Order: sequence, then C-alpha cells, then structure tokens
Amino acid sequence: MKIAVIGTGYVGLVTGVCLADIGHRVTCIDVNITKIRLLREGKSPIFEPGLQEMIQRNMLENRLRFTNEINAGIDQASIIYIAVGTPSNEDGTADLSAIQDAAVSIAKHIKHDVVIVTKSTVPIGTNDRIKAIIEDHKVDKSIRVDIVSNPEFLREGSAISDTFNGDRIVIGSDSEKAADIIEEINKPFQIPIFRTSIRSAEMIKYASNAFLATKISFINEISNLCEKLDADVTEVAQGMGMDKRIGTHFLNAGIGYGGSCFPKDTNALVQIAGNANHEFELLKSVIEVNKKQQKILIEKAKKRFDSLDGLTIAVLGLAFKPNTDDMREAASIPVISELIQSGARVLAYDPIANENAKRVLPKEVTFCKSIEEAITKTDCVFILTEWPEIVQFELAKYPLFMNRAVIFDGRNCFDPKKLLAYRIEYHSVGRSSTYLEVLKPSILK
Ligand SMILES: NC(=O)C1=CN([C@@H]2O[C@H](COP(=O)(O)OP(=O)(O)OC[C@H]3O[C@@H](n4cnc5c(N)ncnc54)[C@H](O)[C@@H]3O)[C@@H](O)[C@H]2O)C=CC1
Ligand SMILES: O=C(O)[C@H]1O[C@H](OP(=O)(O)OP(=O)(O)OC[C@H]2O[C@@H](n3ccc(=O)[nH]c3=O)[C@H](O)[C@@H]2O)[C@H](O)[C@@H](O)[C@@H]1O
Repeated sequence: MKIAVIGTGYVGLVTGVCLADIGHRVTCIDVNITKIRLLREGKSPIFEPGLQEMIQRNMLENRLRFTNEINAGIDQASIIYIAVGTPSNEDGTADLSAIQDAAVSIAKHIKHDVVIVTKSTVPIGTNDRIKAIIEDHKVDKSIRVDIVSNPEFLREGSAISDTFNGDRIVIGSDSEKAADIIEEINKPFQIPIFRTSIRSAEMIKYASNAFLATKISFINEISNLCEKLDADVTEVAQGMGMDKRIGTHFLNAGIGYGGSCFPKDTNALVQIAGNANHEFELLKSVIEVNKKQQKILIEKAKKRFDSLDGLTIAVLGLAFKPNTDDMREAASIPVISELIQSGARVLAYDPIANENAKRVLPKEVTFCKSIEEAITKTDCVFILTEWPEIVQFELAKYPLFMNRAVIFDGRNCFDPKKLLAYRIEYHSVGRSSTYLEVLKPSILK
C-alpha cells in the first residue's frame, strides 16, 4: 500500500516508520524543514529507542522517504494519515489549527480517491469537520474521501515496542470499505482490532488517557494518606494490583503525571464535557490533585530545611519520564522554577534531555554532564525522573560527593531501609522518611 503520513512528530514518525517496516511504501511529510533535513540524512529528530536504526533500514530498502512538499508526498498515496499536533489552547481546549491546515492542504492536492486516517488526538466530532473541510476545498468534486479515526495509544520511550505489541487497534469509520482497508494495512502487527463508530473511537482515546491519569492521581492521594498514617504506598499499590480488576499498571505514586498528553487531554476532555453541558467533576479533581502533587517534594524540603534560600540543590532527571528527551509538561519545570524562586542554586542533570531542558528551564540553572558533577557539594538532591542511570547510581557516592546526603525522591527509586546503611537521609513519596539517628532533629518528627 502507498501511504502518506502528515506530521513527523513522536506519533507520525513512529507510525510512518513502523508501517514501512511491515512492508508498506511510506512518505512522511512535515512543514518543519530542519526535521525533514535530519530525517533525509537518516537521523531521528527525537530520542526514541530503536527509531533511528529503523529509519535507516527502511530508507535503505526504499520503503521510506521524507518531504516538506505535501503535493509530492500525497501524489500517489491512497491512504493519508494525519498525525499533526493538537496542543492546548490557553483555556484548555484543543488547538486544532494544524488539523485544519492539514485538511485544507490534502483537499487542494488530492487527485484520486483516498482514505484519510486521523491518528492525532482530536475532540469528538473533529473527524466530521475534517471530512467537511476536505469536501468543501477539494478541487475535483468527483473524488471520494472516506474518513477513519484511528487513535494512537503508544507511549514515548517505548513507542516502537508499543506499536508492535499494542493491546488494541481502534478503527472508527462509517465506511465499511475504508475500515476494511485500514484493518488490512494493520494486519501484520497481529494486534486485536476493535471497530467502532468515528465518535466512539475519538472518545475511546480521551477516556483512556483520562482513566490512566485518574489512576495516577488516585494512588497519589492514597500515598499522601499513607504518609499521614504510617503505611507504605508501594506495598499498598502492590496489594491492590494483585486484584485483576484493579491491575498493577499505573499505580506508581510520585510527583504526578506530566508529558505532552495526559495534562493536555484531561484539560481538553473537561472542556469537551463543558461544551456538552456536562460538569466532569471527577476529572477536574484529578487535574487539581496532580497540580498539588507536583509540589510535594518542595514542601518536604521546606519542612526539612525551614528555608531553601542559599541551598545548593541537585536535580536528577528532567524529562517527564525516562527514555525520552521530551520536556513537555515535565514536573521538573514547576519544581525547578520554585526552587530558584525560593533562593536555591540548582545544578541539573538528565542523561538525554539536557539540551531540550535548556530551552524551557530558568536561565539560572547550571546544567551538568554527569550525576557526580551535579551532586558535588550540594545540600540535597531531588530525583524527578527514574532513569536507569539514576536508579543504578552507586549509593555510596552520595555521602562522598555531597555536603550532606539528603535525597528527596519523587519516583520512589530506592528501598528506604537500604539508604540508612549508606548514611543517606531519604524522603520519598507515600512512605516514611528515614533519618540518620544522630542527625534527627526533634522538629522533624
Ligand atoms: N506524543 C505521544 O506520545 C502521543 C501523541 N498522540 C497525539 O498525536 C498527535 C501528535 O502528537 P506528537 O507526535 O507528540 O506531536 P509533535 O508536536 O511531536 O509533532 C507534530 C508534527 O506535526 C507537524 N505539523 C504541524 N502542522 C503540519 C502541517 N500542516 N503539515 C505537516 N506537518 C505539520 C509539526 O511540524 C510536528 O513535526 C497529537 O494529537 C497527540 O495528542 C497520541 C498518542 C501518543
Ligand atoms: O496520548 C498519549 O500521548 C499517550 O499518553 C501516555 O503515554 P506517555 O505520556 O508517553 O507516558 P506514560 O508512560 O503514560 O507516562 C505519563 C506520565 O505519567 C507518569 N506516571 C505514569 C505511571 C504511573 O504509575 N505513575 C506516574 O506518575 C509518568 O511519570 C509520566 O509523567 C499513555 O500511556 C499512552 O497510552 C498515550 O498514547
């Protein structure tokens, strides 16, 4: 099948490359000239495990090419995927301007019947609008355009593996024939296919992200209660997860969810509900809980030190999760801004996201090339992302390098009991803090 993919971000690029890998001929199109230049050189503009190798292999085998020219890109394609961004507007609604632009460009350039497949996360009813835009703008009115909503469920950091091992592929369409074609295209992935109406498919995407975000905020609330009542949230989550109806996934307490999707999609769903005269109270609370949760390490540090003014603090992990260089809505942004406002000096380190972080973090931050460099002569460490390099870092080095070995861990990377043996004072989430007996001031109780 000849396929065009519009938008080569995390979703479009991974989709295009994986479709090429299962044998289709794919042209990836983007308005961003730098991205396309890099891709033509076989370089991935984003950090995603395994992606660059797969790009190079499929280019060599002539199944994958890249262009800035929409007309050249969709010229021969009978299937056109839309995977452009749908970021948040100021009021939380989804900004659909890139979708609108893509639809108009498609309409102006198509020369034969096509199936349009929407991968982007879009509010319920948007695919109907895409269809209307294309019908309005198409030059040759005899061309047939069918629409399929095919929401994406991949996670950053494991995008390729998720594409090949997803739990389901949702295909929403009111055209049986178009749905059959998209089912056929996806067959080699050998993933269960679930066919729905267009609007149900659009809703499945928002409902899934909102539900996962709800699980995280729920366990974070339980973790706050655990701290007050001397229970251990990791044990509680494990015990809850053994019930198959609850499941073990997405019950890791921490400093809240970030990233390009949960914050944006939960806000958008609240707005979608509002527009349908429905007050989505549960989801509003999920969002509020998450905002509060991002502040918990700062609160713990302020309680521990009285004031952060004049302290030197290392922040380990800046990306919103491990295995990505994505800084969108990363917890490190509000946390570091608040540390700086409180008068602390911040030394930051991320194994991959330092460069992207420099663009969004306050200019006062000093970026370091290693964990050792970041923690040297610091008064405490904040761990914000559970990168393997950070989790596996030799614990004995903290007391050696730091002024005083105090760790605030927003990702529960370590067993608190183990830290005492290394003479580290340890504050994590939803578990009791561990202090060195000799240093334990009575006010800390
Ligand atoms: N990032 C993720 O892990 C996931 C994202 N999604 C959804 O997929 C969509 C895309 O997300 P990302 O890939 O993260 O976005 P992104 O921001 O990484 O990439 C979007 C790309 O589209 C390009 N673009 C914008 N307008 C264009 C146009 N008119 N013609 C051609 N290219 C254009 C941009 O230059 C950019 O390269 C969003 O709706 C998002 O909610 C869904 C599942 C996972
Ligand atoms: O729509 C999207 O963009 C994607 O959003 C998420 O994927 P992603 O944002 O890449 O990453 P997740 O692994 O879901 O993590 C999101 C955030 O939740 C946090 N999280 C996750 C799990 C958990 O138990 N606790 C927790 O705090 C992570 O640290 C991270 O900040 C969903 O998992 C994907 O299915 C979806 O396709």
